[in-house]
Amino acid sequence: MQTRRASHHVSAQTTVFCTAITLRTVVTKVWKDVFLGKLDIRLLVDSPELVHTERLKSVKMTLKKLTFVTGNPMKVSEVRAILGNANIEIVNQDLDVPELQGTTEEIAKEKCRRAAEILQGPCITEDTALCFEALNGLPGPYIKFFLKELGLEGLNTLLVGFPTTAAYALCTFAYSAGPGTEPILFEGRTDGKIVPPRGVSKFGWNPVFEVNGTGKTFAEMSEEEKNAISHRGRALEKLTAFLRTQAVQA
Ligand SMILES: O=c1nc[nH]c2c1ncn2[C@H]1C[C@H](O)[C@@H](COP(=O)(O)OP(=O)(O)OP(=O)(O)O)O1
Ligand SMILES: [Mg+2]
Repeated sequence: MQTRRASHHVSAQTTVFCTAITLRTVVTKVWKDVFLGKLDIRLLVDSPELVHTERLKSVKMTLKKLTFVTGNPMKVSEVRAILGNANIEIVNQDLDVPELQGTTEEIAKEKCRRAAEILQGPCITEDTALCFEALNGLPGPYIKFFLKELGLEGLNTLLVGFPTTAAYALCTFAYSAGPGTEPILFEGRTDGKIVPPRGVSKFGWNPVFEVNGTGKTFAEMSEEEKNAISHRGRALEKLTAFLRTQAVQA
């Protein structure tokens, strides 16, 4: 009787001990993933039950690869730099997707819809507009053609005689879950003004856009400085927040 009670006691102790060890192993694994950048810590806060290994696997798979359809390598390199180790791998597909005329929203949605149809799978696309307040938002999504035809100086000349050179950069990411689904938009905006070109001209209209409160054009900033306050950085914050909610539901 005594022996039985003792063994009962030992087995209860063993169970507690084993449970503690299992719990410690799981917790250690989760923190290791967080430190290695394989797992976003915010996922744990959003959904504590994610500690389950299978859920972790599915989250990692959902977030892993995203096809970014763009013909602009500068966009790809900025997006990769901004996402850093957010556990999203950007795969670039340089497809020539037609951009229809319309508002930034209409252009962004239609481009993404068509890209998803061509790819027959999920993807993101991005449209960048540069909007002049004096011109009620123009050139807006047509900035690419204005820049090409008028050059950096010409963008300044365009505003001669107008009372303000105020402008804003608007970035619109579109996400499609696949062909036949309605793309979802994520916008980011940075305010500034159009100035004569300053800084190293590596990317589009960077040298003529001075960001409010910084005294610098985008072309005078380091990549990190630009990405921290840029239209693209702000739009990507919203896109990544959305992708996290998608992953939790997956
Ligand atoms: O952060 C930027 N800083 C300076 N210039 C920028 C930026 N982001 C886009 N840009 C330029 C590229 C293009 O001249 C126009 C946007 O046109 P947009 O149609 O969105 O880009 P795109 O045709 O080069 O690439 P895509 O294949 O993704 O449509 O503004
Ligand atoms: Mg384009």
